Amino acid sequence: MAMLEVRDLSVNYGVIQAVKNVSFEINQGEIVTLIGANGAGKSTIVKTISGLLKPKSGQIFYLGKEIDHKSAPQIVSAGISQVAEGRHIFAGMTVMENLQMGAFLQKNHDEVSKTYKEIFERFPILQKRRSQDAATLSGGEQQMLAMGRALMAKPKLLLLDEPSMGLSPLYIQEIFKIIKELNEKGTTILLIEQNAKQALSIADRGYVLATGVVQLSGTGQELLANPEVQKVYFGG
Ligand SMILES: Nc1ncnc2c1ncn2[C@@H]1O[C@H](COP(=O)(O)OP(=O)(O)OP(=O)(O)O)[C@@H](O)[C@H]1O
Repeated sequence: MAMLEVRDLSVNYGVIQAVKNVSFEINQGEIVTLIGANGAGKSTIVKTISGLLKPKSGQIFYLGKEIDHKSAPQIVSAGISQVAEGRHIFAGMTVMENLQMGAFLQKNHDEVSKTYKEIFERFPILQKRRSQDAATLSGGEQQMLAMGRALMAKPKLLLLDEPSMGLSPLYIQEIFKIIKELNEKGTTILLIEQNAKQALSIADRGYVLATGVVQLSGTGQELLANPEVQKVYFGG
C-alpha cells in the first residue's frame, strides 16, 4: 500500500480547471518530485493534499484512509505537514515563536522540547538566531525556518512547495542537501520544484505535469535521461 495515493484528482478555481484527473502515489521512505512549468498545477495539488483546497472530483488516500474531506489541522495531526511556496513565516515573530507555532497541535511538552533540539541540530543557524525577528533572516534562513516550523509537527510526510525558489546557488545546494538528509532520517517527501535537474537528481521517482495533467513519470534517473525532459527543462 502506498503512503499517499492521489487518484483521478481534479481541482477547479471557479471555472478554471487547474488539475485534471491527476493520479500519482508516494511510497513510505521515498522522495517524489512533481515538476512542471508555472501554472502546471503543482501548488494546487499540494494545497489539496494538505486540506486547504477541496477536490472537484477524485480522492486522496493517506495510509489507506481517505483524507480529501478532512480539515487542514486534521491532516497535520495525521502526519502531513506543508511548507508553502514563498515560505510564509510570521515576520513579526521571533524564530523561536515561529517554531512554537509549528507545534500547536503537540500536547506533550517533553516531546516538544526534544523536537526543538532536533530542529536546532538540523539547522544550527536557527538556534543562533532564535531570538531574532524572522523578518531579519535571509531568504535561505527563512526557508530553513519554514521547514523547521513544519518539522515541529513531527510529520511522516513533508510537502515542500518550491523550497529553492529565490535562493542563491549556495543556499539551493544546502536546501537540497537538507532535504536528502531529512529523507534519510525517515521523513517521506513530496518535492515540488521548478529546479527540475536538482529535484530529479535527489528524487526516487518523479511526475512531469503540464497544464494540470501528468505527462510523464518515472524514476528520477529515467526522467533526467528523458530527451523530452531534457529539451523542455534543461534547454536541450
Ligand atoms: N487562487 C486562484 N484563483 C484562480 N486561479 C488560480 C488560483 N491559483 C492558481 N490558479 C490557476 O491554476 C492553475 C495552476 O496553478 P498552480 O499555482 O497550481 O500552478 P503551479 O504549477 O504551482 O505554478 P507555479 O510554479 O507558478 O507556482 C494556473 O492556471 C493558475 O493561474
